[in-house]
Amino acid sequence: MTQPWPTSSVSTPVRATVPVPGSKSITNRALLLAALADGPSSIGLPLRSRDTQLMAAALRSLGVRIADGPAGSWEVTPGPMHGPAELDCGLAGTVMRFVPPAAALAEGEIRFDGDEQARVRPMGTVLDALRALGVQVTGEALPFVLHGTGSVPGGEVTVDASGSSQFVSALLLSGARYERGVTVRHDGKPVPSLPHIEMTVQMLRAVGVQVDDSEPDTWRVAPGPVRGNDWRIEPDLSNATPFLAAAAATSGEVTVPAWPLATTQAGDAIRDILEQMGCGVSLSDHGLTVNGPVRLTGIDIDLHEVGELTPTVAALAALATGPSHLRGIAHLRGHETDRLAALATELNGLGGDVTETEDGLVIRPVPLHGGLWHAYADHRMATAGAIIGLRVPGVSVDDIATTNKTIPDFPGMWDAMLQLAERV
Ligand SMILES: O=C(O)C1=C[C@@H](OP(=O)(O)O)[C@@H](O)[C@H](O)C1
Ligand SMILES: C=C(OP(=O)(O)O)C(=O)O
Repeated sequence: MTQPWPTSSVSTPVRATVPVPGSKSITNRALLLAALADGPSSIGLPLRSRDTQLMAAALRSLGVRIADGPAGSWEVTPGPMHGPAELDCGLAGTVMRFVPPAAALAEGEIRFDGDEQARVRPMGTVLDALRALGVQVTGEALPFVLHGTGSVPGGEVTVDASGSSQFVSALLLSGARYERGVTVRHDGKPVPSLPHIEMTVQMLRAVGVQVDDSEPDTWRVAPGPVRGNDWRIEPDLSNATPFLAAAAATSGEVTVPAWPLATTQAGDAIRDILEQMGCGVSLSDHGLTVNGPVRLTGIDIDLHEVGELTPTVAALAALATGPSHLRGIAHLRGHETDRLAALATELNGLGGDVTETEDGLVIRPVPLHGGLWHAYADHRMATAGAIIGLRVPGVSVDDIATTNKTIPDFPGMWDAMLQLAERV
């Protein structure tokens, strides 16, 4: 465990331009699709952080060649995947859910494990679906073992994906390589994080895979080859949100360059959220600029589609001038940690007034005091602590290194952003 990281409080508005590294979700999909392709791929501007290094390492263990290319790119040369292999998923949902359906195409025994905390993340839906599609798997959650035969019959499967959109994405990403393709039907409460499934569908189409998503809650992937591709990874918009929040929280101005004008990333929703909270938001060819208001207002919002943004929005809500209600995010209990419990506990630990509801949080802003903010090995809990610290002196984050899950140097980026601000 690292030393607690003292957050920086500022007495002047934060003004900065903050370039943000590549998207975790796009990088890990690009790596997986490149591994399944019938020719080489190049991945430009990939995210290189724990989650994507784990994805690359898992695919390498299965026989895929991933080499460093020019300007930080990854050059991927696929080959027949094979076991035996032991794969570490860390705490990465995209690795533990996306790799097994691809590894099922390999021959041999493939063992999956991850961090202690990863063993409680919901996994059974993907493993049961694989069994229904003709794959032999032992286990219900990490650790589990897949016994690959070199091919997967595929076909139709019904899943309850109300716990995570990743269950659907996982099956779609590899489905074209199954003998009969795959048809995934969802039956249950609404699927969260739909933009992430749209991202999966768009990326599949970009490599020549036929996907029919015309019927609600049903996705059909036709069997066929996956083409190699030259990917160029967008900045991670969800990881951009703590930096934009710094402008929102301090009446400052922060620009994130290279913000895509059109995207499937859920993080794009931060534009509308910050506007609703009183910020000025402008998107141009230069990037996204957020101007923080004099008084940040509270927000009543359903975050079902963009649950990833909850820690940032909750931190801002705690610093706002009126109450907030964040709804539709019961599935966050299965994220890196139970994020609803973690946010309520940590904000209340600093003197806050936060109530957990069945599917969200009610946050009533009150003056907060300093103290130790626990990250629970959750990158977004750690960055939420940094946001609170901007306005509340004496907050330390117990494990800032956990941000490396998706941001290679968060402390360095935060420090650079605050260079011109006066610290308390
Ligand atoms: O497919 C993806 O890349 C992701 C899907 C979402 O998962 P859930 O549907 O479990 O929320 C999101 O929260 C996660 O950070 C990344
Ligand atoms: C839920 C998240 O991660 P994962 O990909 O591990 O599910 C997240 O990054 O907010």
